[in-house]
Formats: sequence, C-alpha cells, structure tokens
Amino acid sequence: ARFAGEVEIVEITTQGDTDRSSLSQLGGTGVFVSALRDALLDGRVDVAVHSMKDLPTAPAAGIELAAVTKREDARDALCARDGLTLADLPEGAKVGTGSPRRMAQLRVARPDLEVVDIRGNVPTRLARAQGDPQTGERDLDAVVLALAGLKRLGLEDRATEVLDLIDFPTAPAQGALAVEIRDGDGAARAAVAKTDHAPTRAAVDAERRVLAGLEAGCAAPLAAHAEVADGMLFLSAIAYATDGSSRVAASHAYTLDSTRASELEEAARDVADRAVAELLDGGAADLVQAARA
Ligand SMILES: NCc1[nH]cc(CCC(=O)O)c1CC(=O)O
Repeated sequence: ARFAGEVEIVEITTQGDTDRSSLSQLGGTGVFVSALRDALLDGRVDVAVHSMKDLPTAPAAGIELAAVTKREDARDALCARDGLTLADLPEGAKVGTGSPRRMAQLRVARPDLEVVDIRGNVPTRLARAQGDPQTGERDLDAVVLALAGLKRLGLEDRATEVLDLIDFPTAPAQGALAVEIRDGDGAARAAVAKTDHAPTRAAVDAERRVLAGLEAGCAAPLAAHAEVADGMLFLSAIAYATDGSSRVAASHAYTLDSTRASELEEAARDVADRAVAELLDGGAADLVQAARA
C-alpha cells in the first residue's frame, strides 16, 4: 500500500522562497502554497505540509485539508543585536519586518523606532540584525520573526525577547501546520489523521474566518489569535492602520459544553462572526483595505 513503509520527503521550492518582492505585493495569493499543491495534484506527492498562515482562505479545487497540527508557540520574537530587548533598543533603532501587522505593532509600542521593510529567508533576516556569519556586517538593530519558524529551524536561541500576545497578537493560524491531500484520497486521509489536533483546528478556523470576513489577505495589518482553554474558545482580533495611528479590536468567548468536533466548529463560527461584526462596525474594512491600495 502507498502508506505502508517509509515516508519519502520531497522538498519543493516555492515562489515565496525565491521572489524578493515585498510581502504586501505578494500577499494573499498563495505564493508559499501553489507549488506544493501542484505537486499534490500531479501525483508527485501524496501529502503537502504548509505553514497554515500562508494558506489563502478560499478553498482550492481538488484539495482537502486533512489535518491541522497542534500549534507550536504562536508568538513573535524580537531578534536583536547584543541580546537587546524591545525596551532596551536605543531611540531611532532600525527594526526589520515585511509584515504590515508587525510594522503597526512596533509603531504603537515604540513610535521612535525606524521600521524597515525586509524580505528573505530566516537566516538572511537574522544576519541583517545579528551579523553576517562571514563578515559580521549588519545594517539593522533587530528583526521580528515568528518563534515557530525559528524553532523549526533550530534557531530559537537567536530570539532576544518573546513578544507577548497582548501587545503583539499574531497572524491568523500562525504556528499551526496545514496537512493537505488530494480531495477524496481516503488512504492519505487515514495516514495523516493522527496529526490532527481538534482544539488547534477550531482556533485557527476562528482566526481565518476573521481574515475572510474582512476580505483581508495574509499581508493585511490584522492580528487574530484564538485558544481553547478552561472549557471556552477565546478569540481576540485587531485591525491596524499600518502607521500605528489607529486600530480596532474585538474579543469574544464561547462556552463549550463538550469538545465534539461539531461543537468546536459552531464555537469557531460564532466567535468569529461576532468579532467580524464588531470590527466592521469599528471601521476595520477601511484599515485593511487602505493597506492594500
Ligand atoms: N509569511 C512567512 C511565514 N510563514 C510562516 C512563517 C513561520 C511561522 C509559522 O509557521 O506560522 C513565516 C515566517 C515568519 O512569520 O517569521
């Protein structure tokens, strides 16, 4: 059978790995995702694993989301020179990020900083703040990256401060992996079923529903973080003006009577729909769309 023996890992390079245009230009179109889905549909692979935050919210033809893995730490991390924290950075320090959400959050927390739009893979970005391994050269004082990405690369020791979810709430689905298969492939579905984590699936469902409800892309200045804890599903979402000058926030909770999948789904829908209504009421659509213009 196809899934009986060893698993063969097939590495696939995506447009998101090679294209150096700014994330706000590329955002929302699945640049990290399309090449893997093509391989799945061609039959070159049977399972595709993505960072779920890179997945567009629209469903893809012929593709089934078979599992959502237990979330890694969702938080962002500051990776600064000389072990500095955000509070320690000198006035006017240069901090790099390609994410409009992180730009807005940095500008709220430290209006004096110079926020620099950067791209590139994780080692390249780290080098810009912490020094090129060969030359020691750097042109920034810090960069902000997802802790989950650092951990997966074994680079979490480069974080000089883990940013809290209150002041730095994260992107929808950050830290979770999406496991995709060809639509209707029952053998593949059974093979990956154990990697699904129902509370994470419910949380990221809620977060991504906020993204879809605001018609925002993955590069929008939008944070959404949900968690199942203490018998409840909590969701907190914030839309920002990229310059940090204004924001709209909404937080909602749903009390769970059970942990059945159907109830988790209902809870995710409910908290997300209430959050979207409140955000739209507060003018979030303008903030999210202004960033796209
Ligand atoms: N947009 C790039 C991206 N997509 C997923 C991750 C890693 C975090 C994750 O897997 O959620 C990153 C890098 C980053 O945000 O620093």
